[in-house]
Amino acid sequence: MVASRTPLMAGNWKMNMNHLQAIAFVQKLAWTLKDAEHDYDKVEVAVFPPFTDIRSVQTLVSTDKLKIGFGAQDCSQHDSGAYTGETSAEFLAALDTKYVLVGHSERRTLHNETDEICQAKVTAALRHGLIPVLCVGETLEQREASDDPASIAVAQLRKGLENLPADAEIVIAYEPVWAIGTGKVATAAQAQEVCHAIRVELATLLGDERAAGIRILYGGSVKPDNVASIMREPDIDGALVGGASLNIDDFSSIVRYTQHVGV
Ligand SMILES: O=C(CO)COP(=O)(O)O
Repeated sequence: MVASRTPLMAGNWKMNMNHLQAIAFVQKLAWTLKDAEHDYDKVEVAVFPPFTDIRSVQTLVSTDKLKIGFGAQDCSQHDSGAYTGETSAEFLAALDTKYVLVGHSERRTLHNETDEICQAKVTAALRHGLIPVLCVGETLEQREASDDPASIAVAQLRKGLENLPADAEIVIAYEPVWAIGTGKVATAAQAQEVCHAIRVELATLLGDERAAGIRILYGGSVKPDNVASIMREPDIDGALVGGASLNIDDFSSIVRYTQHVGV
């Protein structure tokens, strides 16, 4: 049985757009995709705004019955307590948040988030019904020093998914650090090589059937002119888009990648 993995195009806004700008952006994105007669059942769309925008995005999506999903860029490994500045997955779930990024490289490097912390955050997200998007990927130094660049992402995956509940819904995002924000997108072959290694490891950890149903996204300088070639690869089920997701025309073109020839 060929698993059906609905492609997911996700926009990680990082620290951009306040709640008013978020409302205007999501409204315009929805209108743009409606005008293009986008079929959300064929390609799912989600935005990942800053925490301060989530309530406003939730209210807009709910009021206007938009099919655009939304997620958070991080969550605490704790549910509540003396953790200044952290955000509980429980509180995000109370805002109808569907996804949460875990272990984005900017959190791993800028906030010293270890694989163990990522695993605890995956657990916290699942505890409150969120779908964790576990981000993995190698640095340029690791790629150049290794004869198996995929091994770094696979090791992060294995540690991040320790003690995963049998029925957990997860998404994996392969984001080579050297491609994030650099304009140096991985080639489709490079992305497929690592995403296939991730698929194989998922099968080892969770069994073939579950692995076949888990979506693996690619992230790192995804743009309208390179998304189609990436999406042609068999083990890539979508994109986690940074900079280009802040531009309506670029992100809607990425979402509508199937309009490009040959996909
Ligand atoms: O970090 C990313 C998405 O999470 C990728 O960012 P860019 O698309 O700007 O390279």
